[in-house]
Amino acid sequence: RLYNETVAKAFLQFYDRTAQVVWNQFMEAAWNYVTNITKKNQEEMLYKDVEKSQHTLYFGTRARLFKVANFQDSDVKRMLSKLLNVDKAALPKEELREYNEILAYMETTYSMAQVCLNEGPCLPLEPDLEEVMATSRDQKELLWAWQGWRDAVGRQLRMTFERYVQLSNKAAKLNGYQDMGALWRSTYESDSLQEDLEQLFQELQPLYLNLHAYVRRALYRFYGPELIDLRGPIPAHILGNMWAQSWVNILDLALPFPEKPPEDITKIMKGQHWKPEKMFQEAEKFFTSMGLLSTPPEFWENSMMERPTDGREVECHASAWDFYNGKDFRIKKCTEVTIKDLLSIFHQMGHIQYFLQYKNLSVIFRAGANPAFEEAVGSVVTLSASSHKHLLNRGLLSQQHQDKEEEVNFLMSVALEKIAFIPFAYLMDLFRWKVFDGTIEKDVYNQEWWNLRLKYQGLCPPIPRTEEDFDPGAKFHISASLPYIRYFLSLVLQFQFHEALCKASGHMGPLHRCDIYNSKEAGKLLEDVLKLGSSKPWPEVLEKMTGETKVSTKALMTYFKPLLNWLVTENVRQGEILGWPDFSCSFEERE
Ligand SMILES: CC(=O)N[C@@H](CC(=O)O)C(=O)NC[C@H](CC1(C(=O)N[C@@H](Cc2ccc(O)cc2)C(=O)O)CCCC1)C(=O)O
Ligand SMILES: [Zn+2]
Repeated sequence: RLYNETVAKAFLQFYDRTAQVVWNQFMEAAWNYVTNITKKNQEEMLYKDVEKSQHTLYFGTRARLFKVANFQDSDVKRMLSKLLNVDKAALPKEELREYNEILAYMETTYSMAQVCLNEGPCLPLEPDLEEVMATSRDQKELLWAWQGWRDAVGRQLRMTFERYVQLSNKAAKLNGYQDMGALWRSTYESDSLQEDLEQLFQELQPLYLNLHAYVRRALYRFYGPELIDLRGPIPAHILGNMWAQSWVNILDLALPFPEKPPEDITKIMKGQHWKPEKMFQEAEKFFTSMGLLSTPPEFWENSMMERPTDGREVECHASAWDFYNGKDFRIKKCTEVTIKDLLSIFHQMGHIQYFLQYKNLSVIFRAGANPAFEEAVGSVVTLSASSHKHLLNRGLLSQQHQDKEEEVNFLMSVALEKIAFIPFAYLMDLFRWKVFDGTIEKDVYNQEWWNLRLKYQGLCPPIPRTEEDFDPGAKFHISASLPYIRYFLSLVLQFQFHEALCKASGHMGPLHRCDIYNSKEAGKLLEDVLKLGSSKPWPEVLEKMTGETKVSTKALMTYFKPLLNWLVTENVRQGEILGWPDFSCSFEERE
């Protein structure tokens, strides 16, 4: 029967009303689980997940009955087309239960894992193992934490991950996709996505290769030739981060002008007796200063801002939650009083602001224009919040003036966070797409992971790896089945947004000195974009914000231009080799 447009609108309203209830109940159950990991709470979450899937399937199959071709209303057409993808709900009941149990098992294994000292305490990832990776300069201690974490998590997930891949691909095929990678990529509504991403990556290579060569030299100076080959890859455990995805924690070893070290903001925060709640208030204040929305009382009542001290097992990995009832929004974070956590809270508050801005749309459109937009909102605000001008204005820095050399030091700190991240963010889903499409077979998961880590990041494992290991599983998003290419795209987008918002705020001068705090013009531009949610194709939304319809690395290159100039000069002076022609990972001298 040919259902007409009027029926379709009623159908979509019925969907919306029921979805808000069903999704809200699921989010509550999921929240109860991740903030109190017990068998009972897991059962309750799995039960609500089944209900959500039944609801999705009911409407997904019926959405197919509408002949949208001759419909007039573009919103109706867009909403119906989004309902067609039912994701894992397409699986037969038994396999859906197995799949949900696998997802819960992987995420819980990651969240509960600890590494035990020979005699004495066991250390969780946050904050203890991350603290070791960030602050230790003893490569044997770093190796202990690095290997211990991968033994405790990656090794446990290896077999389960193989079954996860099978069921993921089965669900994708039942939705008409080749494999789960194709389903994940479809959220970007672009048939040239992979080529476009490769193009962006190539444009950013000169910046990354110069940073890699410079940091390798800095590590060579500290750890010596027995650890570092100046023509080779860098061992992955000495970069200040468990996954070598951000190198900002070794800034002290890589400071361009060490005689002009930046002020220690964490120390200043502690000296001023900052508490987690004040950090959340500070982040919210940034958004309200731009005329954007403030958080409702529920946010302050229901969020989990610190690791509980009542013995509850929780998932510490920070996240922002929309409860799809237009009122309840929360952040879950095991907050420590550090500048790193303050900036991470800005990022989470960006997700909350997006939730608030699109809360009156149909639940079908309550998402970012694409997932990278969601990630870029919080990160673009962080670019202003971490600027010297902003931190000075907020009393977190005391030194009024920043000279040329201090500016290079500042840009280096941002590059160690953002530029180092580029190849990692790119390869995370390159790996999973190849696993899903079968290019990477299960008996070579780990060696293929390290082939990508070598090819794109110029890293080596510090010790030999085998197929008993499953190092990708030691990263949250892989254990939690969270796509990652959004962060790669967000890296480029956030600078494009930053340039547009700085221009709207009337900023003159270098991009890295811009702070959009208090700018109502920038706030208005951001609001007009965020309240669209995913109701329009993202190129249209991008054009509204920046005047461009294509993602461009121009703004990012402009921001880092002064640093790239300095890096190239420095690397030429040192006679550095860009890249890693000695591509073998040597281990002998590490005993
Ligand atoms: C219910 C739910 O899941 N909600 C989603 C949001 C949504 O989908 O609505 C969500 O909260 N996801 C969690 C995730 C947390 C963080 C993260 O995992 N970051 C990446 C990449 C990165 C690295 C450096 C950086 O500066 C910014 C990002 C990593 O740490 O590897 C932790 C640190 C910051 C962001 C997030 O907020 O993106
Ligand atoms: Zn995010």
